[in-house]
Amino acid sequence: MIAAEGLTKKYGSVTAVDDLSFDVLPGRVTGFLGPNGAGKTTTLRMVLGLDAPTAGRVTIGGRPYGAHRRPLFEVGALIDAQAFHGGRSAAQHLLALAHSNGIPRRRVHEVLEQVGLGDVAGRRAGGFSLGMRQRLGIAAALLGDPPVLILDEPVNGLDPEGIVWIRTLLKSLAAEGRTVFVSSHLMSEMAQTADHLVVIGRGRLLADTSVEDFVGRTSRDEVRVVTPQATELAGLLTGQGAHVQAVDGQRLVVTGTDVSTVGRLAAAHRIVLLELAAQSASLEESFMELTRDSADHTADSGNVDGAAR
Ligand SMILES: Nc1ncnc2c1ncn2[C@@H]1O[C@H](COP(=O)(O)OP(=O)(O)OP(=O)(O)O)[C@@H](O)[C@H]1O
Repeated sequence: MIAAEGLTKKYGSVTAVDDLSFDVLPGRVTGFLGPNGAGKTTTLRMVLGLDAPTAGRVTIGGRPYGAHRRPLFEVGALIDAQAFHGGRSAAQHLLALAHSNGIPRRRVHEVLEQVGLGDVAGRRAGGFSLGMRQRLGIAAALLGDPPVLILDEPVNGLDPEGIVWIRTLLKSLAAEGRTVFVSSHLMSEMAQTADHLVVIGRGRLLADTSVEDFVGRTSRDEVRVVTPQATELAGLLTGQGAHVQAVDGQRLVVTGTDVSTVGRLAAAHRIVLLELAAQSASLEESFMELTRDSADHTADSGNVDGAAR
């Protein structure tokens, strides 16, 4: 398990990570989501002891990363897919890593097969495509057979087949009981891969929730209505607790109700409807709305209770 408590990182006047607390539990894939610049990489670097927090703490299996005697057996990480010597072959790169960490040689062959690089093991890694580099980085993360995996945007550079492959891999690693923490800025991708989500915006926690609840909580179903009696219908809907936004003289966008309720209410009051349609926000839209709210919130008041949403 990974546990962050009040984790904060400031770079001069920039607060990249702001009082972040969350737990990442074993046996499931946890997606770490946020728009570009939200502070994901900074957080992961602190989890891995690559950056020191300005305040707060983060532990893996109860200890800070640096306190683990054999970290590669505890935590596998992919942070920067370019972090290898380009002149070495894929196998040489992994052998060097295995050797310096007391990992048996046979693991090199095993992980290369596992990530689909078995056939190119002898090729110079410097000539690899971005997708192949990502696979090599994942192979390195798996080398010590660790119970905890931390991957920063592993989908970057992968083709559609690679994306399906990594999705399956992450799920199978979680099903084996491992802790899998994977960052992304794509809600749609995480919705298909993760069981749980930690969402941040501007370094602050916005949501710590199951994917199911996130979708249910944030998807805002709208009803669009066109009627010549817009004022009358708006009054009736508001009276029933719905939220009504008038777009123009005849058009309304209604939330907090559903299409059949609007239709029945209109019929009961002999209101003519020219159009009546349900429209649900896509997952990506819900995510953008959640993170946009955090930006507005920051601009408005500058306090930190965004996590309450
Ligand atoms: N070394 C640094 N010095 C100064 N500012 C930094 C440094 N590293 C990150 N930042 C700033 O901290 C904020 C968070 O950056 P971070 O890279 O963690 O975000 P991210 O969510 O990983 O975004 P991306 O998906 O674009 O990588 C940004 O405003 C960034 O400019």
